Amino acid sequence: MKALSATTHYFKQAVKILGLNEKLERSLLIPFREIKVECTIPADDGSIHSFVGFRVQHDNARGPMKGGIRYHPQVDPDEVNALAQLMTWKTAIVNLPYGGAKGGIGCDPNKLSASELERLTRVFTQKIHDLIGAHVDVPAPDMGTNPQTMAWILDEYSKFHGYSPAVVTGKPVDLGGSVGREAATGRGVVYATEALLKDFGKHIADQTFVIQGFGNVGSWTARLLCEKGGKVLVVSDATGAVQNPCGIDVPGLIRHHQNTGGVKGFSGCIDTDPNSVLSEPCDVLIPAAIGGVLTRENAHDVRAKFVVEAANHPTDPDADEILAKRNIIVLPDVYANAGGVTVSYFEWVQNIQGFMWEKHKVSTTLETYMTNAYKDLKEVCKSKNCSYRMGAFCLGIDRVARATVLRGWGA
Ligand SMILES: NC(=O)C1=CN([C@@H]2O[C@H](COP(=O)(O)OP(=O)(O)OC[C@H]3O[C@@H](n4cnc5c(N)ncnc54)[C@H](OP(=O)(O)O)[C@@H]3O)[C@@H](O)[C@H]2O)C=CC1
Ligand SMILES: O=C(O)CCC(=O)C(=O)O
Repeated sequence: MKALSATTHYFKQAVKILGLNEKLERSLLIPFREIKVECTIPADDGSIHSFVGFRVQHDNARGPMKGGIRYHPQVDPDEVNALAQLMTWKTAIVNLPYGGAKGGIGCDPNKLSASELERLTRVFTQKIHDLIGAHVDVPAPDMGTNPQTMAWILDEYSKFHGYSPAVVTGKPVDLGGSVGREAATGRGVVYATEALLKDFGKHIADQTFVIQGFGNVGSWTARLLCEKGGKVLVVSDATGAVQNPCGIDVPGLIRHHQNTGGVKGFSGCIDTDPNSVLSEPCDVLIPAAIGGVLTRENAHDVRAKFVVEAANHPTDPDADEILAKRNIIVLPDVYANAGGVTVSYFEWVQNIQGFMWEKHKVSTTLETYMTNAYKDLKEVCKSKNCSYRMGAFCLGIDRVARATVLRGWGA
């Protein structure tokens, strides 16, 4: 199922549980604004290359729209729309004063040089600068982008509007980025996993983990799980997978990844088949890469007790149903990976106040937001007698619906 159909499927199920009327449902679903722009740049060899950039601003009832920018060959309007909608529910679930947005450029960042990526980012920013802003829409990193990308957006935006650090989050700390933002999504995944396991009388230290993806989110999740005594058995990226039944030396794997650009060939592990990662036996399976990886074809093969969605939209609705029937607990993306946008919010607050926080304050405040959201989520699951995914959608949609009705539609 395409990403937007899947997201809308979950949305409609939750709307039914909440009993929202059809007009409100329609208003919540239709994006506020969809932007599609041509981004043509000269490559390093002088040849001309054209890319398409997108920004979908889904909803701003609760505040400025917020969400990452993705550079990946699969970026298309369907996916960006789905991810923007997920951001709206996600920011509401963790109770941030934000709406939702997402952007991206259909390109392979691994095939572009640093100077080509800079030109592409600057051209994209030139095309959308009038439609973003600290109180309008605030981009951040996602797959294939990083603090350097945000620095280029900030610099280009500032040429038109004056120096405005709060226009993007996930910036380098030297430019007003928050300490702890790079680790934040992984750290949030770990707090979410801890809260979930506690409910089942378990602890990270007595669990085994398999992680798909070893970029920002996957590597930080692995590192922090390892620090808490969790045993990471298998890790994969786009080029390979590695395994150690006694537990991977994650800091060593991070060094190997930095040196070689991939996980495979790490001396502390054996190389394994990346296509079988999702069916490796473990307690907790953590997809932390691309979307739509758990489908009706492979959900029967999952051999984990819990799936914690660090990636956005890793689970197709068919797979979700199969996992539920098999009593595999799924902690959904809109809650599990909300640590990134939560620390983005802290960064934005710091930029607006002109007062920077220390690392300890960032981590402890993030933990408070994640555990409070878990409590709210559990309450909804209990009162509506539904899964974590439906509970999360109901929690987020209900908060956005209430803000929408309070603001009204005007004339
Ligand atoms: N960054 C953030 O703050 C947030 C990210 N997310 C979500 O987390 C996920 C990962 O994002 P992030 O870590 O930032 O992205 P990165 O670009 O830093 O890393 C992506 C990782 O996924 C791997 N990958 C790509 N394709 C595949 C594949 N087919 N099979 C296995 N691994 C693959 C990449 O491998 P390789 O390096 O070999 O290409 C890389 O290890 C995305 O779904 C994103 O939307 C969610 C919330 C916030
Ligand atoms: O940090 C942010 O603003 C957005 C992060 C993001 O894109 C996401 O949570 O999927």
